[in-house]
Amino acid sequence: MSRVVTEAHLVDGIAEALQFISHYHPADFITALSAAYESEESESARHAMRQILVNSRMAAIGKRPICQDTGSVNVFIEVGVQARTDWTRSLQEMVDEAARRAYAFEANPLRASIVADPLGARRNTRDNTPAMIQTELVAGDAVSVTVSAKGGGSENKTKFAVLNPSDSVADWVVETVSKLGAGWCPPGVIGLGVGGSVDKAMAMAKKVLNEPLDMAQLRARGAETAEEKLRLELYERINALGIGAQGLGGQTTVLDVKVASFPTHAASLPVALIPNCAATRHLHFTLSGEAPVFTPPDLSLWPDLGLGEAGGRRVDLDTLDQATLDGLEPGETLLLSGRLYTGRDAAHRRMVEMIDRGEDLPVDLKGRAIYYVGPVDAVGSEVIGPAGPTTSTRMDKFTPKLLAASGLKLMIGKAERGPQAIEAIREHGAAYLIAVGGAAYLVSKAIRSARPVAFEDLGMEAIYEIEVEDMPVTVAVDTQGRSVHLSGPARWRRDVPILA
Ligand SMILES: O=C(O)C[C@H](O)C(=O)O
Repeated sequence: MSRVVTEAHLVDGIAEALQFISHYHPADFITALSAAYESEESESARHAMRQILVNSRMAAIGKRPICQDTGSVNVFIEVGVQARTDWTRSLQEMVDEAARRAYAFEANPLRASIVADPLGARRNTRDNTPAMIQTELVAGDAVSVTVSAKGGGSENKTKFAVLNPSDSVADWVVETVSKLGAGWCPPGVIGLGVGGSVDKAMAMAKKVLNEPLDMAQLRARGAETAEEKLRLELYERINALGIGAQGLGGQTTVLDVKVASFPTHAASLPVALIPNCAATRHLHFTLSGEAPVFTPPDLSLWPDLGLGEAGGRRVDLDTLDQATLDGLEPGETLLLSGRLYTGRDAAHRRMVEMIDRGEDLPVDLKGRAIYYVGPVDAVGSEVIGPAGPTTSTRMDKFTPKLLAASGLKLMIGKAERGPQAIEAIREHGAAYLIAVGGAAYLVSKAIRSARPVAFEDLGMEAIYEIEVEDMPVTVAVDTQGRSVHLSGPARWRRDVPILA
């Protein structure tokens, strides 16, 4: 007779797994990323991958989050129909208890990113609940659990289509990825759910992202199924797009493409596409009567790349003038020192509402820089927790008004800017810089002081005044409106290889 799977096994296991994945990348991800780093020829992409690898190693040693976006909690539970459980609460209640406990863990608090009332006030629930759960009843007497922390930037780039049965899935995916931009923080993984119904396709795409990365082995042995053939074709074709790490142009955009399929209606070909970012985090365990045990990876897994020092021209944010701004070259690496402000989605919305009402902004942005970030809370002697950039594209619609009304001169974030924002940057002689998405712990080490100065009710979205020293960034849009996210990928795009 099988042994009892208790509530404590489930709740403790999920809570521990959430803590574990906040600071340990999956080993297969590091192996694949290290190989991509070794073979990358684009200098900017190599530099970005180096920072991601150094950050990952630092996070593993410091047991602090890889990325400031510690994700929404996604849990996939398969309950064996013969499993013996003593559960009395709903799965949602048990998983939420685990999430609450993991995200409030004193030694490594994680960022609460979930907002309630998505159509209304969007109030942060402050404990990162509720979790997203997929459940299945399967044969057997065990309970299988996969825990994943999914970043918002990559989730935002999800796409779905119902193709005609005669259409090419590969063509649709390549076309779609070519237009995704870099907000999903490549290099990462693309998950595809093909067939089923519309909801089934999306659920498959989400779940398949948790499968081990085995593209190197698949390329070596060759495809045996239609799904594997599609994976190989997409791996080659997506990487030939030249998007590269952080969209800077390079040879590796995806480390793997995972495909799940299911029978579908004769009239339909549903396809769901979900990217996973450079902060891919998930862990699987099985419960059959004992608490799960998680073994930390050995540090020899990571290439020893030192501290990933960036080098670059030093820029003093406290004496920023137009001549310095006009001298910035797209692609140039800078080390920023001085005072700047943080502000992301909710703070931008409020600031623009204040401008519309003719009110003064709560901070004086004239001649200053704003960093699009929502940091993790500090712990121990830290000044701030991991604090990497968020996707700037979401701030585009606020940018023209903010630049015009405040005299703001520099914006720091990640990924490309759209035409509207680039035009405003050019018009106001401003510039846009990027930090490496997914290198949050590393970036936080350049922050010397931090204090909230406005909108504290917004939690991690409050405005902070921070002081940085040698914060590494790259010029992404200069005062003339030239963008590295256009020039980089154009340079590294290759002809699509012909596959056998
Ligand atoms: O919320 C964040 O900090 C980042 C977000 O995941 C993003 O990539 O835009």
